[in-house]
Amino acid sequence: MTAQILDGKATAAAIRDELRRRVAALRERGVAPGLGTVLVGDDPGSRSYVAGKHRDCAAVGIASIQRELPADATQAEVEAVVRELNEDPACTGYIVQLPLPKGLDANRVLELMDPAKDADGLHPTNLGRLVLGQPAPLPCTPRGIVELLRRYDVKIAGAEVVVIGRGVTVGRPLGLLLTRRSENATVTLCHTGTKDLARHVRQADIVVAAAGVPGLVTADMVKPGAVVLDVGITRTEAGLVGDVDPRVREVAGWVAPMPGGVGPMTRAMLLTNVVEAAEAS
Ligand SMILES: Nc1nc(=O)c2c([nH]1)NC[C@@H]1CN(c3ccc(C(=O)N[C@@H](CCC(=O)O)C(=O)O)cc3)C=[N+]21
Repeated sequence: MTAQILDGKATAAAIRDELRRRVAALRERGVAPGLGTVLVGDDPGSRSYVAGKHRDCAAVGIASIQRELPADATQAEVEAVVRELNEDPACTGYIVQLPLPKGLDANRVLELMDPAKDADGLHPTNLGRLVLGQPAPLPCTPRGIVELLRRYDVKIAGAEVVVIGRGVTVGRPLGLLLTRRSENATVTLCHTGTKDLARHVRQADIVVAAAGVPGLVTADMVKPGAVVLDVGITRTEAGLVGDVDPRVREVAGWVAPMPGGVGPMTRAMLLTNVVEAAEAS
């Protein structure tokens, strides 16, 4: 038996169709959602992600506002762009593409954003609201993971979930999201200091690999029938490589592949955050 696929690409396309209708309804009310992006430097990966976000916006009728700064931009220059987007009424939500080039303080930049325009859910106020269980835009990748599981009717309540990685964009907020009363999962957050990763993964009904270590999760570690989501992306000469070894498909019940799994869902949730913020305005 080989695992069934959690098709993030198809699911994201369905979500974009729903959003297209909601954006049309907003326009009827005279509300025009606009997504801003701030790209600093010329990392090819970051550039292609940002280009993808603008393509998605065009597909659902959200206006795009692109700001680009050179890799040697100063902290003050980046902050000036953030202040400008905070004030711009055409920009209803925006993101600062991470990571920022060395020497720039991303936390200070995030803190300067208007939390109401934080399309990524990464502003400290919004992460604080997530901790407190208050309404806030949710971080896109964790939200995309929960949405993908829901749309495939994968049972989250009561599940033993192992999250590998404690980063601020994925692992850390995903643990918070999945342990909310509405999700009711039991979460083990593993990281580079975890003594015996395999022992934890073997117990898991759902495994989320977000460590950025190619092939970290191998077939022998996975409980037969478990749900495995690959969130890792490493660029190699051979192309993009995920955190999940391909042979995991021979034991897992469901797999979210990379590419075509969580990545497209992340982008769909960014659009969703922008549309929801505009609907609330
Ligand atoms: N402020 C900020 N917000 C982010 O959401 C953010 C960020 N910074 N920095 C970088 C990471 C990475 N990320 C991805 C989004 C989509 C795909 C995606 O769509 N991947 C496709 C193809 C992979 C590819 O071609 O690169 C797939 O998995 O099928 C991947 C990665 C968002 N990030």
